[in-house]
Amino acid sequence: MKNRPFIERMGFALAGLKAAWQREASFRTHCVMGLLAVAALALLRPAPVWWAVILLVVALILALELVNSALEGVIDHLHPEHHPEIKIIKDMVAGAVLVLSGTALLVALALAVDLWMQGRLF
Ligand SMILES: Nc1ncnc2c1ncn2[C@@H]1O[C@H](COP(=O)(O)OP(=O)(O)OP(=O)(O)O)[C@@H](O)[C@H]1O
Repeated sequence: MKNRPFIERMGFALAGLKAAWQREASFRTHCVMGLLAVAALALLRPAPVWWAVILLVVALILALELVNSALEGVIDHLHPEHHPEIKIIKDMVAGAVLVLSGTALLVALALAVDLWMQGRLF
């Protein structure tokens, strides 16, 4: 049924996060890496814009990981057998996660260079 109350929809979303945490090792890994990124921000204390950029990248990775897991879940439920087309689709979604993870590394590198140029790193 559509248009349920906000609090009920919030409950569904939190249940989705809980299920992803329980079922998906890669989601747990990305959560831990996100916490490490926040710890690094607290330690390095860069300008507020860096907090915004890095928190945005962390949130995007977690959100994409959730979409990846949901898509894989639907595919595996509807079509448990191997199929070359499913391989391509799953590989493409994995590629999307890889693109964003690579971007996260470049953002971290840009932050390190910025802090280094200010003499606040090493
Ligand atoms: N039904 C299938 N048909 C063909 N190839 C598949 C199928 N399921 C998985 N694969 C191949 O195996 C790879 C890994 O798929 P899998 O479903 O195990 O996801 P995963 O990358 O382990 O994801 P996660 O770790 O997030 O669960 C896919 O990228 C694809 O290449």
